[in-house]
Formats: sequence, C-alpha cells, structure tokens
Amino acid sequence: MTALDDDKPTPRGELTLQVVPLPSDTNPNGDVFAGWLVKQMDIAAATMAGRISLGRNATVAMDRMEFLSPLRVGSQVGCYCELVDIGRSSMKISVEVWTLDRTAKNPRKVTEGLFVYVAIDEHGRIREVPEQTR
Ligand SMILES: CC(=O)SCCNC(=O)CCNC(=O)[C@H](O)C(C)(C)COP(=O)(O)OP(=O)(O)OC[C@H]1O[C@@H](n2cnc3c(N)ncnc32)[C@H](O)[C@@H]1OP(=O)(O)O
Repeated sequence: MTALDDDKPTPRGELTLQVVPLPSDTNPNGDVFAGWLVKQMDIAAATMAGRISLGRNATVAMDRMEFLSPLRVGSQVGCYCELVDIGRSSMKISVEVWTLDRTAKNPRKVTEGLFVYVAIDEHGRIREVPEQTR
C-alpha cells in the first residue's frame, strides 16, 4: 500500500515537527528538494527517539520512501511520528509528512517512512533503551 492508497484521511502519530519550506530549500526550478524533506523527517523522528532513549542516538536505517505529491514553498509541513517497535537498543519510528498549502483547506499526505535509531553512549557504543520509557 502506498501513502496515496491510505484510506485514513488524518495523520497517524504525534505532531513532532512543523516547518515551512523557504526558497533556499528549492532546486533551480523552484521545487523543494527531497533531501530537505528527508532531513526534516530525520530531525522529527530523532527527537522522538531522544525522548524515548533519554539520550544520544544514531540513525541506523531508513526504509524506502516514495514522494507522492510535491511540497510548495510557503506551505506548512508537519511530521507525525509514532513508535512502532522497540528492541534492546533500537527504536523503529514511522513518520508521516502532511502539508497544507497556503490556499488549501485540507492537508494532504506527502510521504511516509520508517526510521530506525540505535541508542548510543558518549563513545558511540550501543546502550540499552531505559526500562522506564518503554
Ligand atoms: C553513515 C552516516 O554517517 S549516517 C548518519 C548517522 N548515522 C550513523 O552515523 C550510524 C552509523 N552506524 C553505526 O554507528 C552502527 O551501525 C551502530 C552503532 C548504530 C549500530 O552498530 P551495529 O554493529 O549495527 O549494532 P548491532 O548489530 O549490535 O545492532 C544494534 C541494534 O540495531 C538494530 N539494527 C542494526 N542495523 C539495523 C538495520 N539496518 N535495520 C534495522 N535495525 C538495525 C539491531 O537489530 C539491534 O537492535 P536491538 O538492540 O534492539 O536488538
């Protein structure tokens, strides 16, 4: 199932980051870079991972993403995060991105992805996710 097949019309997860793309986030054609959007998704999911692991994390994997509709400069972009699995040191967080264009009434889903973080210590070594936040 792709994001556009999703019959649930509302975002899934917690609104973790809201941001507005600026002209400096676009390519020479004026379209927002996919890499800019992936960066926002990583920031949002890493924020949630940091709250869960109570410390430092490394992004260890990103699942395949499809960009199904364009992002426009000046629109509102929301990253919605949800913890979908937690292991000894790892956290799988799904991220949905929805946008509201300046002249639109309803938001639309742009993409979704699965990000995996591993809790690490100050030396970059794997550590366990604390029991109290599981
Ligand atoms: C290259 C870059 O700069 S990308 C930008 C930022 N990211 C990084 O720098 C991370 C670079 N990677 C690393 O430093 C290492 O891979 C580490 C420290 C994150 C993990 O080291 P590994 O040797 O892979 O650890 P290990 O095999 O023990 O796995 C640790 C956990 O991660 C999970 N894991 C590791 N790789 C993956 C993967 N590709 N997909 C899903 N989970 C994974 C494991 O299942 C394990 O989970 P658990 O502890 O909950 O059971």
